[in-house]
Amino acid sequence: MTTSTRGASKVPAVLVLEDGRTFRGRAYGAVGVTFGEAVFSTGMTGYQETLTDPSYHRQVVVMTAPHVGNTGVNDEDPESKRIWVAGYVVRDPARVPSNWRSRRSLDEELAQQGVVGISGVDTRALTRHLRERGAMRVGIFSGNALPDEGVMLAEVRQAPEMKGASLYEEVATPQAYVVPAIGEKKFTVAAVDLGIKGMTPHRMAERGIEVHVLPATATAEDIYAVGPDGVFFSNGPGDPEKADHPVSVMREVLSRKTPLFGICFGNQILGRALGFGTYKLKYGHRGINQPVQDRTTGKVEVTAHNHGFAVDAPLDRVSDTPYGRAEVSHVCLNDQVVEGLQLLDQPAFSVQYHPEAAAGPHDAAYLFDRFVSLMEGQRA
Ligand SMILES: NC(=O)CC[C@H](N)C(=O)O
Repeated sequence: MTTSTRGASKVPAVLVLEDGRTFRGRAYGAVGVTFGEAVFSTGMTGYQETLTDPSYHRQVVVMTAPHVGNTGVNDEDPESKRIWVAGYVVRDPARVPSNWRSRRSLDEELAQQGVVGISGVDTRALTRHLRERGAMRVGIFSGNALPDEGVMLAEVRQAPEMKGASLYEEVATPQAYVVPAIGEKKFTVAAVDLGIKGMTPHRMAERGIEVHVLPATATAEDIYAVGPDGVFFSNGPGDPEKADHPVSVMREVLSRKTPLFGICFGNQILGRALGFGTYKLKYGHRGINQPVQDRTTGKVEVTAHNHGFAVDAPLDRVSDTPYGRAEVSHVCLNDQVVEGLQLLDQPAFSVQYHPEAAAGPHDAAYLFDRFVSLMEGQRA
């Protein structure tokens, strides 16, 4: 069988894992060198949302979907103003992108934003390797004159690790801004930006919420200055153990019993605020078809995930915390990892996954309605 190589780069590239395994391919996107944590995403669709999710900062994302870039790049789907992944690994890039919204090819977009990628990699073998050995540091090197493997490996081993990395301030907005409510304004929410995805304030705005997005450095004073009915803590990159400032701000919010909602990094921050630990998963959850059970209703939902860390809270009992009783509200059915927390004595909850669903199924949209109910309850 012959395959067309139209559009495919001829520039050689090599991916070097920190344990010494290498994969050879061709340059995809920008030509150069990049380092990060190698992780895999199992989403078959939604590559633009993945690339622009700030939680992927410093991660080199391997797509398990074998054919990437089919629908090109449009101006509507990005979740932030730029691509955040540190590198991109695909098996077979689209030769002819085709979609009515497409403005340019993914290869062009990556190159234009200076994102180094590699194509022609056996992404199934690479994913199996990461699944067995765990997420690890990686480098992608492309160009016509590549260094020796030993030199590349030494550079990969000098790159910073994800464990212990404090990254949320690098991605968060430096300035506060407001996302207006769509239709009648019913509530005001202060949303602490730790790497927020654009769809999250949008999902709130659709429910009549005016969202004041605040920088990660916001204090409790800044939060209460907007007169919030509720407070939200966003998703974000890096190790939650290094997020001391948001943890202490959240504790102030909890002590004032303001309705509180957190997503992903926000769930880990709530875990820490309550006194639970967090830990690094072997290879994490990234994709858009992860089964999660809501333990309150027993219902199972199919959900979007992007997390490499998790909260260490007991599944079999209610815990006493400085803010009253807390329990694990959601659990991942693949591996029993904690996927949500809720307080029983005050209006606060969070989930480890992505109800904003960009990309992903909409099963978990009810969580935004739960947040609205908590704010309604507080007013009544
Ligand atoms: N999407 C997120 O908020 C990710 C949270 C955290 N950085 C993790 O990897 O677990």
